[in-house]
Amino acid sequence: MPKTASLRPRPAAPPADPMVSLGGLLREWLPRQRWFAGKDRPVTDLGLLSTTEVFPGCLHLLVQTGHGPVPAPGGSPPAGDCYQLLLGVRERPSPRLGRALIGQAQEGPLTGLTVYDALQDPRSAQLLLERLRHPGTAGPLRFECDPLRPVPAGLVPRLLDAEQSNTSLVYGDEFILKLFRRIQPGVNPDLEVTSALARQGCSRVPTPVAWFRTTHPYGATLGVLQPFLHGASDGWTLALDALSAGDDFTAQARELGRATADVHLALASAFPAGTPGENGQTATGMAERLTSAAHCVPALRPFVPGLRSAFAALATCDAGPPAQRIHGDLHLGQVLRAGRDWFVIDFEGEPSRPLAERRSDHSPVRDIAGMLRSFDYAARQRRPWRPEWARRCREAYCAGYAARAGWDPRKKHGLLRAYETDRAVYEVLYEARHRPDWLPVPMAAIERLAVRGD
Ligand SMILES: Nc1ncnc2c1ncn2[C@@H]1O[C@H](COP(=O)(O)OP(=O)(O)O)[C@@H](O)[C@H]1O
Ligand SMILES: O=P(O)(O)O[C@H]1O[C@H](CO)[C@@H](O[C@H]2O[C@H](CO)[C@@H](O)[C@H](O)[C@H]2O)[C@H](O)[C@H]1O
Repeated sequence: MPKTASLRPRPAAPPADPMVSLGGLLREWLPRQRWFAGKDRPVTDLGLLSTTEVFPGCLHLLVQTGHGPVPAPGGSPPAGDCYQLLLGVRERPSPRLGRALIGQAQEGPLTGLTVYDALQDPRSAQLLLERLRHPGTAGPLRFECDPLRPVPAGLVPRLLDAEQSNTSLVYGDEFILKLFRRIQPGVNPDLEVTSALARQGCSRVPTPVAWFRTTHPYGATLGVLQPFLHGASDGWTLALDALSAGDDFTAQARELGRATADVHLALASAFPAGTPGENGQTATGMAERLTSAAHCVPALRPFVPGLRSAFAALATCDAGPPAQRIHGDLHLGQVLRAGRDWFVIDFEGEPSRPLAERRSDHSPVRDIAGMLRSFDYAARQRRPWRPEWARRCREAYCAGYAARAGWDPRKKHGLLRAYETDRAVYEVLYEARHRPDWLPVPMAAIERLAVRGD
């Protein structure tokens, strides 16, 4: 059992803001985390939105990075990014903390205490599951669960070692807990959508069994526990394996097209249709995103006129399939193959978009375009580049989709081109911020879409 420190105010010390202790440590630590989105901007400001002792020695924090004042209770959310952290605090440093170590507080109420990332500590991960197994509260935190799907006690945790926008813990290879790192007010679609799909009886999506949220300073989903698909492989790994072995991937791509259509059909039933999509308005939004992406990534600038023509053409396309709730960030890493079935995960949408936008209706073509781009990404991981492999996967995926959905994405060329272009622009921005070495992958697509238009 680690030696943890009680975080309740010590009798001799007046209660004080823990950020006095943590600010300096977090300013160093946050930008090094994979899930930290503000890597292109120095952390100039750190504010504490809420702090809760979830169990002795473990602090749950919502911290605000960037500029602007911390809002008053009940006030509207501030500008900038809000992150969820679970920090362990103990009196003595231990070499076993290893990568989890954040540092030793030099001032403020935690002076002298060792601070670490509690999610990397198995004991804290176990206690967190204990909290989730039963409904309850801790300060503003609300723990909820599905009484029909009980979670057993004592499952052994392990931190998932994946390239992630969030942080996930696997418990006994039976459940997986995703803790959202970047928090926005409102229900997270990864909980909202998966719960709604479960109610529809859609078997393509793991059903949430427990979750937790905060009520202060605003309502927001913080984490979701779902069944872990044991032995599953993600589509990205399978596609790269197929490419390395020189194997055909069209049968899997066709099945994936069917799975995408199943999920779209279930989403259309689960959520009442909103206002019909309007291509002109969508095209304007895409053009605006291009302008701001080109502002951030100079390499995009020479291609702007060519890319704009895809959006201009969208405005004159026929309406296409009606807008509905969609996945929002569909790619090969978001699909898992277990046995002979494809499952779809991670309904959060593109992490950098505002939550309201991610929860609104969009054309299902957006998801299709996301997956088509992913075949291109995979084909570009191997030298020589395998454009034929990607082309055959695209065909098969669209054919599978058409067989289930009743309309063929290949017959919506103008829509597909515009959505693929918009996705490639997003990817350029994503790679520039998170993985600059990968930038040439979406840039190759940008060049193709801007110059050749296909
Ligand atoms: N239900 C699940 N069963 C098995 N593995 C899962 C499950 N959900 C997620 N994973 C694994 O966790 C990884 C990250 O999950 P994801 O929801 O995409 O997180 P993020 O939003 O942080 O990228 C996935 O790529 C997959 O390998
Ligand atoms: O973290 P998320 O899975 O929510 O999605 C983000 O990260 C993805 C990369 O991990 C990124 O996907 C891009 O790279 C993939 C290969 O690693 C490729 O299959 C996708 O087609 C490509 O978009 C995704 O865009 C981003 O939102």
